[in-house]
Amino acid sequence: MPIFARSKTISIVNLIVDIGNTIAKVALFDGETMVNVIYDSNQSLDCLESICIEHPVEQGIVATVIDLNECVSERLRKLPIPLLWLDKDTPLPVINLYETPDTLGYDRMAAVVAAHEQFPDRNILVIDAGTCITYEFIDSEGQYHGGNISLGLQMRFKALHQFTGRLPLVDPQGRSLDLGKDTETAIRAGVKKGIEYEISGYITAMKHKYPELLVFLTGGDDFSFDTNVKSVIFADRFLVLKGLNRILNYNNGRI
Ligand SMILES: Nc1ncnc2c1ncn2[C@@H]1O[C@H](COP(=O)(O)OP(=O)(O)O)[C@@H](O)[C@H]1O
Ligand SMILES: CC(C)(COP(=O)(O)O)[C@@H](O)C(=O)NCCC(=O)O
Ligand SMILES: [K+]
Repeated sequence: MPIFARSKTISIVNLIVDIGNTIAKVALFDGETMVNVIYDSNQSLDCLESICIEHPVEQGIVATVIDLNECVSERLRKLPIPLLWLDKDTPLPVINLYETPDTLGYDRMAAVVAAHEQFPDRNILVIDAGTCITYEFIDSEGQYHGGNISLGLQMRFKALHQFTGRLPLVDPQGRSLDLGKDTETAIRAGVKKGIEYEISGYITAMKHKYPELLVFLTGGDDFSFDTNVKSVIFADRFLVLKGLNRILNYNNGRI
């Protein structure tokens, strides 16, 4: 049973549902302010009913990057509030230049919407480190150009184990070196340093092209960086949720 953080009496308006490949995030927003977030299974989403009983939710938005099973679909359908299903036809507060809007993962769009709302006149790189690591670029005119999709942290450990004969499945936590000294540290360094250098490489290359570039880092996985990269990063774990909330408010009255 999910635990709700007790807070001051609030006039909850928005339910935000972000269904990723690993986990679902369900948040409550009072206007622009996130007042609660719950991590739930993307196969059951059993927190939904209690949320709408415990809080005066008036409307919601759903973004999913997976096909929903019948249980989750039914739970969403049964909610006593109007739901905006984010897809290629949803009006957005930015310009979508992605050439295949029908295959775009709208978690990626939500992340850049939130970053652009905070810094509307800047060129921004958004890095979302979750199941996959995605790199999104939105320019100072509010045009989302797209970006790149790479393997996430867990995916890299699983791939090294699954697609080789003898490599073990290594845990991200544990002895971490720059250069491995045994099988476990070799794999852990290969994955974690590989991600760090990949991210640093993107930032260096993009900043060369856009000297005033801003960088956001979001997603469920945390990374340690060397200082010269860390200094230019805004870390915001809830960027996608904030972007979904912005898109929902942008569509007020149209749901
Ligand atoms: N409660 C959690 N359950 C599952 N994974 C988690 C959790 N908290 C952090 N993580 C880490 O976050 C990653 C998922 O990040 P997130 O961006 O939330 O997922 P998604 O890709 O499903 O949107 C996982 O790879 C895992 O390493
Ligand atoms: C790239 C993603 C898998 C990232 O999903 P996540 O890591 O958040 O689970 C998702 O955005 C997706 O399924 N995208 C579809 C392909 C595209 O965006 O072009
Ligand atoms: K995500």
